[in-house]
Amino acid sequence: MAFLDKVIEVAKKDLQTIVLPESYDPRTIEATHKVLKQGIAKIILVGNKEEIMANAGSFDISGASFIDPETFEDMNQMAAALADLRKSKGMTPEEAKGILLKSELFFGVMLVKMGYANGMVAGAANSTANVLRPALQILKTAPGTKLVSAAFFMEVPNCEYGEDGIFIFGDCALNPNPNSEELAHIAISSAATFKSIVKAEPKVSILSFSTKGSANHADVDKVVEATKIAKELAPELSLDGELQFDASIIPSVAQKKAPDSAVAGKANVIIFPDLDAGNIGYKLVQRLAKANAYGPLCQGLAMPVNDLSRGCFADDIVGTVALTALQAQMQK
Ligand SMILES: CC(C)(COP(=O)(O)OP(=O)(O)OC[C@H]1O[C@@H](n2cnc3c(N)ncnc32)[C@H](O)[C@@H]1OP(=O)(O)O)[C@@H](O)C(=O)NCCC(=O)NCCS
Ligand SMILES: CC(=O)OP(=O)(O)O
Repeated sequence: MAFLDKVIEVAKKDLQTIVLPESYDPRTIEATHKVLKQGIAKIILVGNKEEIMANAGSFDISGASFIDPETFEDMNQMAAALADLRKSKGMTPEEAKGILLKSELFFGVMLVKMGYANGMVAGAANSTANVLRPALQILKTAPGTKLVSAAFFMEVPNCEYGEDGIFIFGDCALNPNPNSEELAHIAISSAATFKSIVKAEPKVSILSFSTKGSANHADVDKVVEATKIAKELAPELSLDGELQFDASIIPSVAQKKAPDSAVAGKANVIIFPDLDAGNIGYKLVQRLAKANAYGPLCQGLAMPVNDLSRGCFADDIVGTVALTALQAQMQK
């Protein structure tokens, strides 16, 4: 069974409510139609019901719920709650109400925070920074987590590497220039995300342009140190670095470059040394290898909010909604 079919099967067993704030985006409407038709999740669309329905064309979204910030009966309560959450930054209830009326993203995250929805997916129309900022500010990190990071599930067609072509790539969306400690946390969170969704053993490779001392540079030192920290923090994990990408996934190259590594040649969790590498790397695989890229999924947030690429297709939104529903099920 394909990766997403398995995710959808689990999502259907305990329906979660996912808010999609970008109801003016045609791919979001198409995705809503598909999610409802397949029974993957309940959907809340943010905005005026008549306007949204009028723009839906042939897509049947009548099974969705609609919440319009302009007429939302609990707006004052929501504004007070947001102001309270941001009182250390000096936000007043009036300012909070203004933000909630202006930003569908802040409104959507508050619907999650207040329990109207179990998770949110956005980013088809808004930049990652704009989607993640309200989530970081309002929901904050999950207990026991220091750093939120963002990873993609990559489903590569006709690929014998990774977990039969399934990989997790992190961080591809959030932390621009992680230090060694942050990189170690990204690796550990990505392994946990992989295990919780794929139900297979994560084999984590922290990438570099060097394999086991083949090059000397401060950037390599950062990855070596990150590997050391991650091994100390999570000794039970199958994790190694610094490894080049070919040595990470291809057994014959691993045999030549890192014969003593238990991970080289078998990695299914791929950790990039910085966001340049991660964001460029996932888009290369998505566009040139025609891989499905689901996410970026946030790891370490207190409640599930996930981003999309503005270049996404409706089916990517469907996949990310299903994955968000699984995260919500697991957080119950
Ligand atoms: C996500 C991002 C906007 C956060 O930026 P920022 O400048 O730290 O934003 P803010 O200062 O408003 O931070 C918001 C809050 O989140 C917290 N935060 C920021 N990054 C965090 C992280 N990785 N983990 C946990 N908390 C984080 C901050 O501490 C802050 O908390 P506070 O407001 O309660 O004090 C920024 O890291 C970013 O732009 N990343 C790149 C996104 C991108 O363009 N990706 C490429 C395309 S996918
Ligand atoms: C994740 C990502 O790269 O998002 P966007 O393409 O919208 O910048």
